[in-house]
Amino acid sequence: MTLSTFARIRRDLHQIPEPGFAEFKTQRYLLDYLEQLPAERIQIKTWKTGILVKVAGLNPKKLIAWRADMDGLPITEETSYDFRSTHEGFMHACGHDMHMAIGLGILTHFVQNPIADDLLFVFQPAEEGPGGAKPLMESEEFREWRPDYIFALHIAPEYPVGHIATKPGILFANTSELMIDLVGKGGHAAFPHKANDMVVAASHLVTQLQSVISRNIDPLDSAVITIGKIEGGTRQNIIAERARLEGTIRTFSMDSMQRVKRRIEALVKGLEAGFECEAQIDYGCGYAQVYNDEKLTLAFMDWMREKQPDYTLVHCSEAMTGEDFGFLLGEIPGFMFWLGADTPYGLHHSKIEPDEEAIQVAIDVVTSYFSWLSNQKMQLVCSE
Ligand SMILES: CC(=O)N[C@@H](CCC[C@H](N)C(=O)O)C(=O)O
Repeated sequence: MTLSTFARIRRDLHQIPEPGFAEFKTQRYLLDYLEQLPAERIQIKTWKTGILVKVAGLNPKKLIAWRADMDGLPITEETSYDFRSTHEGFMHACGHDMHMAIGLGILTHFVQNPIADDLLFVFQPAEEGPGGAKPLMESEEFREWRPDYIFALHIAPEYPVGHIATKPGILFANTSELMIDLVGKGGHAAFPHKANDMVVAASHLVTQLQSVISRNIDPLDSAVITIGKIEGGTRQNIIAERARLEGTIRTFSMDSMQRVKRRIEALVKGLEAGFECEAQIDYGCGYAQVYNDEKLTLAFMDWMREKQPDYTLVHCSEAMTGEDFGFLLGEIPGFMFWLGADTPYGLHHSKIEPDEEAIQVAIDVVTSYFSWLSNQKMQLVCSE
């Protein structure tokens, strides 16, 4: 089977995953592609390591945007691919290589087959952190081309190819990173009474943190605290003077987010007293919930059922994933959906191998949807 242009592009991008705001090779790759398209229909602007591309419509009344994220994750790849990451310790394990290839596919379609409205394609850096969407929205580059509507997708390992899942209202959670540094007193492993051991303190804290959700959040609400990384100590026979926990908090309301943070702060204060140490909390970056415009999403879901019988529309539940696309949806009507990519390993797993057939599904659905949307009276399909 021959590889489609956009699957090939995805494979090229897969080999060069880069951290947020350091997507230099990725940006260059995308620009090289864009610069070989007919220049008369497109305008290109760069913003940091991101790119904005406007595709001219034939009789524009509105500006409809599509957003794709660009960054990779600090994961050592363990796929069976022969096009594995060439960047040691980095991997596109969240599908952003797929997202960018799909973005280019949709864009290319509309360069060749313009519709009435102008389209904006946003290749956005740093979704995994520290978050590119918010500073992008504040940038002059974006403000000059501020779209009327904005849309995006995320690959979903658990759905078969050809499935599209979404819902009106909240789709993804509010997030906050969570970093806790502990400083005690180091010493010889044989004399624990002369030291304050931060490996023991950190271990207690990890366990205590897990009680916050179960004991302080209404069981009918949902929240998550995950500690994804612990660092501490220097050697097996030295008591650790320092330890650091790194994690994330997820909630469906800002009230719960505040409550979780207050409880974490109380537990950390208790830890300081109990383990005679100093602790510092840093909440890093936080993202707004992804809230899909209700009317637009319902209209899309009806359109999918009626006009895309070859694909399966799933009305899904909300998830505890986070996305800085939430900031864009906070100000601009639109929605996000899950794109089935059928792989046994989940997002952020070193063995994830999304099915590349999903790329063409997304290009087909989004190009048809944008063509349809461009012909609608927007007040009919968009919430106030
Ligand atoms: C879709 C996805 O996986 N997004 C990330 C967003 C991360 C936000 C931030 N770095 C945090 O960990 O809170 C996710 O982990 O859900």
